[in-house]
Amino acid sequence: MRERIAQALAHAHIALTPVDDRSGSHGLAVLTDVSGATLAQLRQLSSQATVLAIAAGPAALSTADSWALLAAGAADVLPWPDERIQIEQVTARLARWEAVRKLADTPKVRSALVGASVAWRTLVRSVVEIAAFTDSPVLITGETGTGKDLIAQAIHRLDRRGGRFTVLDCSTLSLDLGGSELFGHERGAFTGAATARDGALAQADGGVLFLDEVGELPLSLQAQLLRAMQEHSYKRIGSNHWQRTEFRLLCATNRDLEQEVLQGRFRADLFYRIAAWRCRTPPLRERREDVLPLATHFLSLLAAPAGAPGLDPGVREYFMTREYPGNVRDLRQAVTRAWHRHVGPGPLTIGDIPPDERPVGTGPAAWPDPRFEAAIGQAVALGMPLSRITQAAGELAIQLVLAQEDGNNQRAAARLGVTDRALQIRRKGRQKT
Ligand SMILES: Nc1ncnc2c1ncn2[C@@H]1O[C@H](COP(=O)(O)OP(=O)(O)OP(=O)(O)O)[C@@H](O)[C@H]1O
Repeated sequence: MRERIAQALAHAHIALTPVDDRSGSHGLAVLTDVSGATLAQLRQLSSQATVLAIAAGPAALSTADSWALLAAGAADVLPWPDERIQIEQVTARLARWEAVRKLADTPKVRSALVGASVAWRTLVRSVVEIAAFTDSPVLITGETGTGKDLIAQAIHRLDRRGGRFTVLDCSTLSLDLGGSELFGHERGAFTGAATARDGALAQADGGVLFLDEVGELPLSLQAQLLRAMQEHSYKRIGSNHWQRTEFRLLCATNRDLEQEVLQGRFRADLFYRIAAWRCRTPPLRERREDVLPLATHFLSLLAAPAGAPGLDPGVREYFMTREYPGNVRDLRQAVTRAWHRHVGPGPLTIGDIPPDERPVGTGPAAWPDPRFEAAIGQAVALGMPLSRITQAAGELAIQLVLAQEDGNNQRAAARLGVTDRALQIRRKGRQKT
């Protein structure tokens, strides 16, 4: 069955990627069962490539199995029960994924949205797809300093209509003048309205309107904004004339808007309107792997046009283990402070960390962190032997570094402090088991 499918795909110049080959940007996995082992393999492959799972076999794939394949990381699942191969189904999906991958790899995306973690890269791919292939509103949620603003700017850069980017920070809107900021006003509409003025809705016409901190939008303005979105027209304050406007709406908030809706502080109808697509920027603590690439990125901005200094091992460990309640903004500020204290050639050293930010005491570094201890505790409680625990921890480290290094064995080996050959042997051994 697998060979027949491979032949049919080869006819359309599509190479079938074995489930255990993690080198390509796309994977086509042909599955004949949905066992635990298959799902584990799929999980590995999809951390590196976009995987289309083709479920071949005489028995129809159950919906539950399809969900399980998606949960294991497959980007899509095509059941292929009766050997009638619809190549177009495969080619259409691959073409879209390739287009998304290319866009996500363009300098305008890569250099602005820095991050190597799987969570961040998955987010960037989905943002690129929503931005470039739809015109729908997007709600960006996430803690403060996680990059919501940057994501909004990236969506604007990828937006098909290419109009201007109009930003309105809803936390600065007063009850009295907020309406004028959004809709504009006529001369003499209220005390102090000496001249007529356009609002954000007029400025955004033909482009993108970004409402930052949308959770702060006063209820009275929420109703008016909803009407403007539904009818694509609005009235300036003090005017009887409707004006048309067409824009793409992006909103960001660090509030839980669904909770706000339940508590009656945000209109449900507006919420569903602005949240046609949703994306969440993960906090930095959920993607520690991004800390050093981000720190290096900020250093290169600070040091430009001269090259950025490196980070010596002590500083790397300091940045990796530090807490970041303000997320990436916090990291950026910490890097900036260390950079300002740094003098002369050579890498940043721990002496560059301001005294009041240094870890208290000289004890061992704060690794392993408590979550690691909890995971090991769970493995021990499940009765796993030491060999299995050690192997799993090593496998995970290899998997993470390979994903960050785009599958490059040499770079991954250097980062893990092993030889190229040793890593290759270990990967081969894993593929056989
Ligand atoms: N992935 C990233 N790559 C490069 N810089 C980033 C990234 N994420 C965040 N930053 C930087 O961190 C800072 C905070 O980002 P941003 O303003 O986009 O966060 P935010 O989620 O909108 O914050 P807030 O909710 O407080 O408005 C900015 O200086 C931004 O350039």
